[in-house]
Amino acid sequence: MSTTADATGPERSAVRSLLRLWPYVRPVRARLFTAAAVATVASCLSLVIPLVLKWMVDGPVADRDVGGVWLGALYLLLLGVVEAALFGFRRWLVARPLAGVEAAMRADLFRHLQRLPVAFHDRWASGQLLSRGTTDLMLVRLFLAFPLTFLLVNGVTIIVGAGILLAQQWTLGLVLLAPVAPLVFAVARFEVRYSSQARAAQDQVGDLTTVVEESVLGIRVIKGFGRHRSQAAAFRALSERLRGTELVKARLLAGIFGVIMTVPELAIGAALVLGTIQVADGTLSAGTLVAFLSTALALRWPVDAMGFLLAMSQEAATATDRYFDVLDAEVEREGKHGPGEEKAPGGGHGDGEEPGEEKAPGGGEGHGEHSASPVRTPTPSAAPAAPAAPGKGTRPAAGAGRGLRFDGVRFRYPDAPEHAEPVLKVIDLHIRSGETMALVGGTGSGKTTLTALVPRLYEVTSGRITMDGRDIAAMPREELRTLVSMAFEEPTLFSASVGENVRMGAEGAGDEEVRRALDVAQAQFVDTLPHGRATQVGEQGLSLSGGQRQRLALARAVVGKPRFLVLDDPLSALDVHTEALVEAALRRVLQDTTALVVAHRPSTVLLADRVALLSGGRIAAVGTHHELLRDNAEYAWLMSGAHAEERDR
Ligand SMILES: Nc1ncnc2c1ncn2[C@@H]1O[C@H](COP(=O)(O)OP(=O)(O)OP(=O)(O)O)[C@@H](O)[C@H]1O
Repeated sequence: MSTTADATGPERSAVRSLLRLWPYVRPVRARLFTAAAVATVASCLSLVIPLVLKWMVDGPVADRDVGGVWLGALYLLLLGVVEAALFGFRRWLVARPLAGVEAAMRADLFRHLQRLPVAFHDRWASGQLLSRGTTDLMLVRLFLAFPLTFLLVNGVTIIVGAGILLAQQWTLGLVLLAPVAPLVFAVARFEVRYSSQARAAQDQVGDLTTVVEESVLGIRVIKGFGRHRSQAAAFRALSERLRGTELVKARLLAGIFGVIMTVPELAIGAALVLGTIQVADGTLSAGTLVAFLSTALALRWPVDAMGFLLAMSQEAATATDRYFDVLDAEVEREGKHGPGEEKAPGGGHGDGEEPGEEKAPGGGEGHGEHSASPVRTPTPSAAPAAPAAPGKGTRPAAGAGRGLRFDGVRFRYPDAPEHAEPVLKVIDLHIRSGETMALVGGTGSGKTTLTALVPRLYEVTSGRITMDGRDIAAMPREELRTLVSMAFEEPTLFSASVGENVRMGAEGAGDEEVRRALDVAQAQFVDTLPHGRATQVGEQGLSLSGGQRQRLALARAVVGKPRFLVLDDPLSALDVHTEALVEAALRRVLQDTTALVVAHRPSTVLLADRVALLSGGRIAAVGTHHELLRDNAEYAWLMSGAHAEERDR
């Protein structure tokens, strides 16, 4: 999974990247500006000290005036105390608001991640996202707290200091300022090289985080297969790579520090020699030379610090780029189809059917409600159907025109190669209102993909899906997802109590609803847990068995009594007996629910009203289990033990 965007091209500008932080900084700008002003005053105060020294040397020291020397010392002490107090005040000003900026950015990132489409999460490694929300945001906060202020403060201090130096003795001043040009050149070169290394290091931290996360989540597999050595080797290789990058960064930093510290030092040496000659010649007072050199030394820290301030700024710029890589990704859009989604030639199927429009029962759809043969291979314009199934099939005919419909649905994964066949070529299927339809197909035939289209986890490439006549692409997602509930084969539980996990399926569900949902899912085991429904289930529900987790996930799906229920083989870990109980309870409680259930086992299929066979990206046949078993060779093979054995193998 490649998630390491290269943001180090020649057009990349650290300043432009950092300017993107402005919306977050804006609310605290007053404090930041005040802090910068306070720090500038404090820093410039240090430049007054050499002037006091000059006054002392040329005045009280030369006149042997002890009282004057004490007075000078008192001035120096006062200046030092005020400088320290001002720097302390600056820190107090920025600490709290910057923690707020970091928290706001983190909250935005999390909110955005929740709204990004599943296709985005398919592409991005979780460690890369995690490192953006932690390390990168910390780097941004450090930049706002330190380099942002001190690049300004030190810049002003250096300019004021240079002015003082030139005013005191302009020839010596020019000697000191001579290194500016080579320093600027060296710093510019450093910036370019350091920024690419900083980006590489931060991306590598993301890769490392991914490995750690996968190793923790997959600890059972790693231990079970004795893969801890290879996993450790993979980790070592990545951390070696990161170490290498950090060493390159350290070398670059050492280089720039060397230049920044040595060149001004040489200039100060030259100025000292020249100044001493001038004092000896009598063209310069000793006090002026002392003041000149003290000013030059006072400017050393602001100049020396430029190296790491620029390095920190580069790291913050790459952290900002990485943050906005995610924030710029387009979130799920409401309304009709996103960009790049091809529409069906001729406007797709079911044209002319407006949202909300109901079809007459069995009317005009060619569903074959009265067809002699229930097992039919559908044409793109005619959804297959079968005679009313036993059990729930005796429901009122009104359900036949409503329910869940797939009309000419075609789907290709957004990140699939151009030439790849779409996973779903033409899906035409009508699940009548209140009906349970089992979806059967070979491994990799696209069953999970088909179910994911119903709650719009992915957008159809073309064609349309309607619920009770309403095109789901035109429905607000929030509304759609209150109508549809899902349960997956791989049940995900969150670090919360059993009750809270179930309640995630329906906001505001009461105890009674939770109890009923647990009953439907045959999750009576909850009563035997140490704290019943209040029992905390660990991360991913690791403390429960697979079947127990599946049942809680199912309870979560049914707690809100959804109009539409999509179950992606959610009972695979249950024994046949429990599965039958669950299905029977589902039928009883969810009388009005229209359900699409991915099934692999005859036991699951038998409990559905009808079965749809997915093959070659199309619905190849629809009918009852027995009808398909009799009339469709592929279905018979799929349901046979031979297929199960092959699958297991
Ligand atoms: N996120 C994805 N991006 C690209 N291709 C995918 C993605 N998820 C699945 N596929 C591909 O889509 C095809 C259908 O996968 P899907 O999971 O829908 O099959 P399935 O019928 O549910 O299989 P199974 O019965 O084994 O669960 C497979 O070829 C798979 O490789």
